[in-house]
Amino acid sequence: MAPNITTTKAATVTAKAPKRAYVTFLAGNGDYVKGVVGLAKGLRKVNSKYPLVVALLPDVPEEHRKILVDQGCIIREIEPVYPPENQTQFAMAYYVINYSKLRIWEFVEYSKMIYLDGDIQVFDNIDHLFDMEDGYFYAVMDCFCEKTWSHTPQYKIGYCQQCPDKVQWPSQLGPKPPLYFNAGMFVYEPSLSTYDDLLTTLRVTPPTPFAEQDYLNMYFRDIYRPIPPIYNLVMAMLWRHPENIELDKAKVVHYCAAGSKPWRYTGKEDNMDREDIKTLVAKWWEIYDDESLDYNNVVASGQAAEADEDKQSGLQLLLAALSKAGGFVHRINAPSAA
Ligand SMILES: O=c1ccn([C@@H]2O[C@H](COP(=O)(O)OP(=O)(O)O)[C@@H](O)[C@H]2O)c(=O)[nH]1
Ligand SMILES: OC[C@H]1O[C@H](O[C@@H]2[C@@H](O)[C@H](O)[C@@H](O)[C@H](O)[C@@H]2O)[C@H](O)[C@@H](O)[C@H]1O
Ligand SMILES: [Mn+2]
Repeated sequence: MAPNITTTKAATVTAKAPKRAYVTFLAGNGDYVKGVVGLAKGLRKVNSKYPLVVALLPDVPEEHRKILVDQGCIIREIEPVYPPENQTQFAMAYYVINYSKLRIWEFVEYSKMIYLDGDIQVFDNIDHLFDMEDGYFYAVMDCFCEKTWSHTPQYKIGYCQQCPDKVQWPSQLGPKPPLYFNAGMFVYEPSLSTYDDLLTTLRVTPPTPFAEQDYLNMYFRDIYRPIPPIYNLVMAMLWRHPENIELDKAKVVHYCAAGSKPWRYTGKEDNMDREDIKTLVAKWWEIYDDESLDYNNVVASGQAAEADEDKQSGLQLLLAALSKAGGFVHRINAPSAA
């Protein structure tokens, strides 16, 4: 008896590629929306393959949300996150809203995301960072030399992780501080368990001057992996540690120094009259003002190119059909016999 062979159609399971995206954070009805528009256009200019998600607080007005959607952003409203009751003097009073960044760990429809502050611009493609080994938290080391750090022991003794041999860390102050990253840019993996633990742990963690940046450094200390400063040029590095950076190689620039936000730039604050700062601010505006980078124009030009392609291929098809029909096209093409 023939074996009873049942053939089943091979189930063509197309494993969905893990989704990746850039993500930024927007709060308030002020001018940071310009930063996010600039970032969206910058990522488009470097032909990033991944979308930009904007995690925004309820206080972001409808008009700003429309601007971002019109620029191709995916907007996700999040609820604010507040630290426990405290008397902390944050380095900047508004830093308290930055704890809301923690909501991005809840975006588990994405397997990996790159967080970028709204005051960051991407001048070269950094999509390759998504391919770094999973299970770690990647970010660029910060600098402790600005007066925003004047509350810290390292500032008081002139110690900075960017030049650890310049001033030795004194043993009487206990162990050297662990490597500390700037939280304006990082590569991370959304996870509900991490998200729940972040918020639970926050409730019992006394806030500190650099708010969520301090908190994230404490929380991810064991899996933090430093990446080169070309991926987050913290502006103060230009005058504090020029030996550690190569400005022309910077792929990501972080306009975090006081007075350096391009959309508010006056050039009056300390260091803001430097030629390199003026150049970086101009480079930001060049992208922001470039209408060819507006999402609607890019889509329109893409559609036009597609239509043109369709027209070309349609013409080819027609000519092929005609030539098959008996060289008719040759008669059209052949010069009339004298
Ligand atoms: O009024 C504000 C302040 C901050 N932010 C967001 O929070 C991030 C962190 O704040 P900021 O970049 O000013 O901190 P810095 O890097 O300058 O210390 C910004 O980049 C924005 O994405 C915002 O949307 N509105
Ligand atoms: O809420 C705390 C913020 O702390 C960080 O900014 C600081 C830090 O870089 C200092 O080192 C600089 O001296 C300072 O200028 C700058 O503002 C992050 O960029 C920002 O995203 C956010 O986490
Ligand atoms: Mn910033």
